[in-house]
Amino acid sequence: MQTSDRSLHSKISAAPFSLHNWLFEDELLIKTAILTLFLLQQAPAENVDWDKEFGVEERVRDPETGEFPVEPYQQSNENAGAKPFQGEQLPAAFGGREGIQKIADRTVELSEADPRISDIFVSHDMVRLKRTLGEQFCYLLGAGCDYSGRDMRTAHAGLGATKADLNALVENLQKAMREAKVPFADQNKLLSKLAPMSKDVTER
Ligand code: HEM
Repeated sequence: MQTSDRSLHSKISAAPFSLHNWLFEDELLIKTAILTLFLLQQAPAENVDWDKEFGVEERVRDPETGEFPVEPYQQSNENAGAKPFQGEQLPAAFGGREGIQKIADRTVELSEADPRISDIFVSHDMVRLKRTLGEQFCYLLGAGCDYSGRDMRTAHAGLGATKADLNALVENLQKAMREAKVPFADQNKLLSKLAPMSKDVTER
């Protein structure tokens, strides 16, 4: 007797451990395997050193100074951006070298915490900035330091600081000087040295 395709199919399907079941399970297995492979491919790779992967150089702080290295440059007091004041009065009004360094440190700390400009300071070397800003103020006030940092244009290139950012920084410096009880007239003497640097430290 001739069996139709349809009845053969139903017989195969009905039988326990039938060819139909076997084929169906096998298909499911293949689909699961493909899905697993797909998911594995999509999973984020763990323990990948992306800096190494893309050839980013690791920055290491100098064990003595705690500063990150910078590109080589010509050191000179000219880099401070202005000529220093002469005489003993001004350094004394700022509390000598120690007082000047404290004002520079405080200015950097206030600026780092200032929501108006903190974004510009993130990821820059605040250890170096405190030292070089202290040297610059000390040099300009005639307190007998040399300035070892970069010139203003080079140091601020690419930061994108605006006139408003500069005003915020100056406000922070004024606060630091007020806290240190520097007389108002003497505060303005330091500011008068910094004001002409505006074009070099801002870009907009
Ligand atoms: C007349 C005003 C300013 C003076 C005198 C001044 C002074 C300095 C000095 C001495 C340095 C260190 C240079 C070096 O590392 O060799 C420096 C770096 C820097 N300044 Fe200023 N600055 C002024 C304005 C500003 C403003 C307005 C901003 C942003 C709001 C700013 C943000 C920075 C930052 C982020 C660095 C570190 C750059 C780096 O690590 O490459 N500065 N500045």
